[in-house]
Amino acid sequence: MTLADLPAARDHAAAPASAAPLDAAADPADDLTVWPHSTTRLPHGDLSVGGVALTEIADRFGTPAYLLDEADVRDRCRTYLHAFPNADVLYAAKAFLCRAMAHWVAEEGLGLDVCSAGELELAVTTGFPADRIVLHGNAKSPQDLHAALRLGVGRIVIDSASEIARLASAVPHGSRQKVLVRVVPGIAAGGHSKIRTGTEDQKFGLSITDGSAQHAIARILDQPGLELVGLHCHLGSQITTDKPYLCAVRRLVGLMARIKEHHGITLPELDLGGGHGIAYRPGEDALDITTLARKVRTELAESCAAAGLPVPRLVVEPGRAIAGPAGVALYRVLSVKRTSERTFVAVDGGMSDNPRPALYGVRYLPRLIGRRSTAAPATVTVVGRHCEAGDVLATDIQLPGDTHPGDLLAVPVAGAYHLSMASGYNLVGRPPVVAVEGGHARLLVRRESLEDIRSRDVGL
Ligand SMILES: Cc1ncc(COP(=O)(O)O)c(C=O)c1O
Ligand SMILES: N[C@@H](CCCC[NH3+])C(=O)O
Repeated sequence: MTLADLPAARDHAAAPASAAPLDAAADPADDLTVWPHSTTRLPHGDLSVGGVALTEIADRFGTPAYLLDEADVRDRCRTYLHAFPNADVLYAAKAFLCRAMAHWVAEEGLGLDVCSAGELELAVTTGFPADRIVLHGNAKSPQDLHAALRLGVGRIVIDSASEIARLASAVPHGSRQKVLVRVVPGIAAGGHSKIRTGTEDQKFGLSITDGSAQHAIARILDQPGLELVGLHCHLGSQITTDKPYLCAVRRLVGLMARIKEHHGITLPELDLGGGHGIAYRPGEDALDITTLARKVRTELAESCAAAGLPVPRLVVEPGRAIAGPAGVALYRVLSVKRTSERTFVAVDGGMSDNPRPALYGVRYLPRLIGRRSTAAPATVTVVGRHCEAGDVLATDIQLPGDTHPGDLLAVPVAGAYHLSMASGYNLVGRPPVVAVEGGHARLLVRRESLEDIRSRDVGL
């Protein structure tokens, strides 16, 4: 039975229960493997994350809302540090940043990858040590570069030829800024064509193949204000096999060997970027961090030995794999509409807080929270509230057939690239972020209010 079999109603507020109970074991949405580690089932179809019931969070903070399991974030930071000893692990702030996140990551001993003066400002004013911060960006603004130099970031990653002179002239006379060069290794990897950045035909980095990387390196070495300390590459995002990383190690070590040959210098750092893939639904592939780390270390040692180079310090920059699985999005159902083609369950958020399904066709698995339904599962499409037909959060998923306005839906794996990519579309206001930990919930980022929206407008 599907919702289309239920009595016709455009916004169906009644909850017609069907005879067949929802079989928890057969329902993929009832599988908690992609939820934060602390997630447990509560009576009446509720879930607890960080010791707090999701229904309680919805009641206290309203919907839509995002929650982050602090212990889960910290655990994932520790997993990285353990898997990559003697390496620098930088959390990629673009996945999600707020003051608390910066604080947790700093406390756990990670560094930070930022790509704007805004991310940098937020981190440093939270007390993040600037020397553990790396600035990225294919088109860094003068403001970005000046903020980085003023605050004393540890590394700036040069991404283009034109950046060399701009940066060199901004470095105060008599001082030196440590830099890396972002190279394009010519490797295709990543979960979607829009997030592959290791191939030749894209906007990031300097190609090894056409010689632009080597040319840039020679120019950097001529700048007294710049100290070249290593090479960087970022292959792309949502990569679920380790082979591309091993290939990148070989290519970058090959370039390091040529740099030594031509310039007589040995670069001490090799930054492999991030991109470590995670599962958004039970059963999906994810990159195993411990295996990746072991294989990368072995490959690095062997490639360096073959090239006659000392092993450089390894750097990795995971974003999604730290923040993603620790986050949950909560939505309230506002309407249910049935057509001959499909049933639309519309919620109070959408593409303004999660553009990922529209951008990359990502398949989320929302779950009904707060009541245990005895209705048979129905195939539905969960859509947002925006003025756009492509505003879809989950296509053809199973929800109880009696899902109705007022119900709560929870979406796991919502911690990365949701709020950091949130927009002001339709001026609905960005949702709040709530931390859960040890049975307590606390507000980290407040909901964008009507007053916030009104007060940005300063002229007629
Ligand atoms: C330079 C750089 N480092 C790290 C990351 C983090 O990627 P992910 O969140 O996929 O680990 C990105 C984004 O893809 C990036 O552009
Ligand atoms: N924003 C993308 C990934 C790109 C990450 C930044 N280079 C996502 O949501 O998956």
